[in-house]
Amino acid sequence: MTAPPTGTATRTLRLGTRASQLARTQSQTVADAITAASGVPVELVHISTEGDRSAAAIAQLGGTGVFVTAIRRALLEGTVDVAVHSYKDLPTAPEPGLVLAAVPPREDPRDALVARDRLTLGELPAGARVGTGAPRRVAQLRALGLGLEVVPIRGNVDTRMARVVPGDLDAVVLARAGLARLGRLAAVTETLDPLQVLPAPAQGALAVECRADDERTLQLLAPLDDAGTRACVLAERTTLAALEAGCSAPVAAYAELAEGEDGAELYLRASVTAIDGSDGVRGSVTGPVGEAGRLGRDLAADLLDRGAAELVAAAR
Ligand SMILES: NCc1[nH]cc(CCC(=O)O)c1CC(=O)O
Repeated sequence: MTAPPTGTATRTLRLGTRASQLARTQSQTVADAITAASGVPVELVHISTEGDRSAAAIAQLGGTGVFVTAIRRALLEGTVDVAVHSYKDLPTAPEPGLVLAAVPPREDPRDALVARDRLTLGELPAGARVGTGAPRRVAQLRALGLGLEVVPIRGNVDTRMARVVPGDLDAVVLARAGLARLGRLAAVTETLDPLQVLPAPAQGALAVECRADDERTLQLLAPLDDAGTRACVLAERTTLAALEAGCSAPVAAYAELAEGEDGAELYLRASVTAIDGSDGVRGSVTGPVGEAGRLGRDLAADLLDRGAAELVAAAR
């Protein structure tokens, strides 16, 4: 018997992550899962991105991808072997040379309200100041017709929650998944019903990337993949791509798995909302889980027939 080359089997994997607390927490979860499944140690490498360095609104920075470019460069250059992204922050176009090696089971993808005095959305008085940065949330909150004053905010999760104080904001809206990962769910005063605020495509999911030709890392990451999450996210992201909208467009898409007559089914909803909340289109489609991509394209085509392109263009 020949011994394997020294150290290959257990050589430490380098995982590139943004330095924010949320990114580090997400990355550590994936690192722990890799080690638990294979025994291979994983080292976190902090990488600073344009999205972290600038205080400008995401749309001003060029939207899609501001958190991602530097991390992908490190991966392609070989500085790191694995990258963990919040899936919803990824551009819809694939990156040449990289593959999505795993999509772990996702957190609850809904948005959450963190409000003063434990108030829910419906209890906030007209004129209440609600902070959020995402155009999708701005548009959907205005479309509720509750007379809320939507205030643009940015910054990490703690910075945003700290704005809920007398004299500043009455509430903020955040991804529930981020709060769950940071252990901050106690601050949530309402998890928003998708009928009122439909989540962003891929919200709550992680994307684990590596180089397309890195067989060893591909094998180490394969056990982390959750087929159901991957299908849901594929349907949501295909809708977004077919609408030719980026991650900072007022587009929502949310897929759920359900048990149908002939096996597992996917129930996909999507919406495009005018930024001022005065207009919008919504739709849904149900079909086999194995046809997630086709379902996303069909739903996008339906929304486009009903004016989605004009709404996406007006929000640019
Ligand atoms: N764009 C920022 C961002 N990217 C991912 C998350 C939360 C975690 C997730 O959705 O997976 C957040 C914060 C937020 O939307 O409140």
